[in-house]
Amino acid sequence: MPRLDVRIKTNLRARAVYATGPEQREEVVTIRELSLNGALVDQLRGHPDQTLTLLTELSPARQIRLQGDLVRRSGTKGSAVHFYYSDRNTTSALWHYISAQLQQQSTSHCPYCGNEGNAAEGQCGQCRQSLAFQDADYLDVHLLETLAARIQSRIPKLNADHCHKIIKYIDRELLNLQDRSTDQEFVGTCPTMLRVFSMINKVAGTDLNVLILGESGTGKELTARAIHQRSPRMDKPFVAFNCAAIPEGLLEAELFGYQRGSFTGAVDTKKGKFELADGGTIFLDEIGDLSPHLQAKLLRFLEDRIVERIGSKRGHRVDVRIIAATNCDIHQRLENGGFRDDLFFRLNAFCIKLPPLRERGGDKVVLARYIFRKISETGHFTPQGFSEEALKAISRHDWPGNVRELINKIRRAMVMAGSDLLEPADLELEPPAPTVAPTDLHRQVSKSKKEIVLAALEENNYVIARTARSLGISRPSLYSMMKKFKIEH
Ligand SMILES: Nc1ncnc2c1ncn2[C@@H]1O[C@H](COP(=O)(O)OP(=O)(O)OP(=O)(O)O)[C@@H](O)[C@H]1O
Repeated sequence: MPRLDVRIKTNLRARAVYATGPEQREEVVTIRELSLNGALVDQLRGHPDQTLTLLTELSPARQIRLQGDLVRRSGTKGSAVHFYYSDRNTTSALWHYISAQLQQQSTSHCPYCGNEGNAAEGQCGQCRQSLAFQDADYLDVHLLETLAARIQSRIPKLNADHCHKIIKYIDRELLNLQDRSTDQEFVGTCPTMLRVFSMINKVAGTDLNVLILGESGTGKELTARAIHQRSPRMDKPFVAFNCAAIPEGLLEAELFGYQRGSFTGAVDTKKGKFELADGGTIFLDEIGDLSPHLQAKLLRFLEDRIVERIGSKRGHRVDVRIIAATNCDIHQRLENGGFRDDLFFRLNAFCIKLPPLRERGGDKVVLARYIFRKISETGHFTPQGFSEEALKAISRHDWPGNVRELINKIRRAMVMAGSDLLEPADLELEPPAPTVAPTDLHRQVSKSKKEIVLAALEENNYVIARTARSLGISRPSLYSMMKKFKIEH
């Protein structure tokens, strides 16, 4: 690992663009000394005649902009300036360029003791100073090692406004930190979830409609909230609406609102969900279940953004971002005409696909531990953790109800278990399947989701709420599974 206190004498010249106030200045500078402690401490003097323009070698986006980061040091010879580069690309590009230049300059003499040495060897043969400053990961490692100290040193200079901005930045940029309004964290460490986090971060700042696909309980609503909370609409309402949870006849009134007296029972004028979400985001869950009539109405709304309450002759313009989600096979619905192409294209401006929990590898255990900790915080429970066997069972299980099923199983186990560690039986997880004869294996393999749902329904006397709870899924999800598997209620 390169030492952090390395200093190198140099005569590199660079053109620096910086600003001390609203005005931006450009200056040709001579870098007299490079201090490899993360910041470049440069002795600056103009030598326009010998300009070695670093900047022209870099793309415009990477040009060194030191706005606001420039600190002038008084009392030193000439004008000495600390350069702090907060932008990683700029720093790395600059770093590699300078490293290459220095290597060329110092292949015969050590910059510390002046003796013959070779910088490319990584260490001076005489004074043993580390010269491996060109390590590709130097800056990243150094930044990580010194981040806490850098923040610490700046804390006394922060005021409430700075703190507010920093917290806002952290909330927006780092998904796995605490979610302010719901006190929920979005947990995920597997590559697919990291990709999802990155997509959320990218799309949040835009105003694109988003379509979220994923099985029930995979975190579609959590994703929609995460997008909203990182978007410029974050301080405006987030309205979640499940299109499958409300009888068809009431859906239109719920979404678009109604005028007093427009139908029997409309004793008061009521705003619909779109109006309630004005300025913010509306999350339309189970969008695949919308009737053709409502699909047409939603499409019209997407085109002109005008909401017309039932019974009203006047429309209101509404500014709302739409995030839709479904757990059905929307492409199949498109093929068989169950969902309109034109509406799909409107909603699908940006698509995020959430992987089922069974495909998230080590995240099953990471999530289990997180959920355990969260539930532990809500009261006093006997179990203090999971047994090794329980963790293995969690990893092995397929989790058809995804994260919701995991939450329900852990919550139930924590209430019921009497010992210190949760065992597979407490979680109602089957022990590993014994080595089975081929016929048994065949039976195991063909044990489909449909059979699991049927068994749960029978066990719970076809009481939907109870069956959904036992499967760890929502009622609408159970209904849509029953529809999909053609199971009569
Ligand atoms: N990655 C995650 N980290 C932490 N909690 C999660 C995660 N994914 C889901 N959850 C939690 O699991 C539960 C179900 O998530 P959510 O309601 O977002 O799923 P969904 O896909 O919208 O389900 P449905 O389709 O059944 O409505 C919620 O309590 C949510 O907070």
